[in-house]
Amino acid sequence: MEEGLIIKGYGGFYFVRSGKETWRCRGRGRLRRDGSLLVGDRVLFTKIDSKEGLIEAILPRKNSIQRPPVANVDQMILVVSLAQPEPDLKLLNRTLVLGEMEKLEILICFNKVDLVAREKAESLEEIYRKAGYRTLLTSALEKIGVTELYRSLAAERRISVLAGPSGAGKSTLLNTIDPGLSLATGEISPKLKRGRHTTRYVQLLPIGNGYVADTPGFSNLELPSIKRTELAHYFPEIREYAGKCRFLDCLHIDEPDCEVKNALKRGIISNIRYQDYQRFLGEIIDKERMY
Ligand SMILES: Nc1nc2c(ncn2[C@@H]2O[C@H](COP(=O)(O)OP(=O)(O)OP(=O)(O)O)[C@@H](O)[C@H]2O)c(=O)[nH]1
Ligand SMILES: [Zn+2]
Repeated sequence: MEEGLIIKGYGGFYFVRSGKETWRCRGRGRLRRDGSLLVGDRVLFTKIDSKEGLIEAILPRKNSIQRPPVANVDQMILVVSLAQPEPDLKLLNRTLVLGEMEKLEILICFNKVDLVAREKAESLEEIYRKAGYRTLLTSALEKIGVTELYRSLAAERRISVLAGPSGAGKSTLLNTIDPGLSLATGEISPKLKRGRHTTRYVQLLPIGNGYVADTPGFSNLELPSIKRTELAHYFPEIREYAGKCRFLDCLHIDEPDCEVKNALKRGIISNIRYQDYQRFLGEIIDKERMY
């Protein structure tokens, strides 16, 4: 048996990559069942001939995410455009919470840096750097920051998911990194004010020695049900101070001797991030009341 990686699922077939070649496979037995195999799964398969094969077993999964459905994800790269469309920080902060919950490494890519003043780009980047995230300023058009992006995608066996709003430039960035991919990119439709995404199924694209899934853009996300005291864990900069508050169950709203509020007052925690922490906390509390 050979070891391989499922890079695409389509029409009941799974496309398994091993070395530099790909086999079109079916799952054996219960692996035939819909949903038992995911893109990103590492599998053992037998070759029937030079093109077809049969998947015999899945190797243990490190994790799996739902949107897009991919297993063994190492890294989430969030692409946000600095203009056209304007950055939606609420959506970014929300997506970051989800990435934190999945324990993914996160890289935030502020794209279209060619469209804005350097200071605007850098002040936004600063907010997220201070929060503890790796960030990158890029322009797919002027090829700024793309070498760094390539490096972070190309590491051996690394699986990355490229996420972010429609029109942020995800496909254009990937095409700039590897013109051979020729992914369809959408001009922003003036009527819908958003880009078009023509990819209909998830697939992993090889970049250097790693793989990346380009995913359709999204415009809203619901936070999964978590306890109100848990939310702070998913804001790295709040998590850092939360343990030092007077009360163990401090929600960092108006409790006395709250170290999070102190860090906010001293400007260590940014207002933009804290306001969204408050907003999400409100949503979680509203949800709890519904049950
Ligand atoms: N000025 C400028 N325009 C860019 C840049 N990157 C992408 N664009 C443009 O932004 C538009 C949307 O780019 P896409 O790559 O299709 O965006 P996407 O994130 O893949 O969007 P969806 O497929 O809808 O999720 C296209 O018209 C691109 O030419 C950039 O760095 N600078
Ligand atoms: Zn507190």
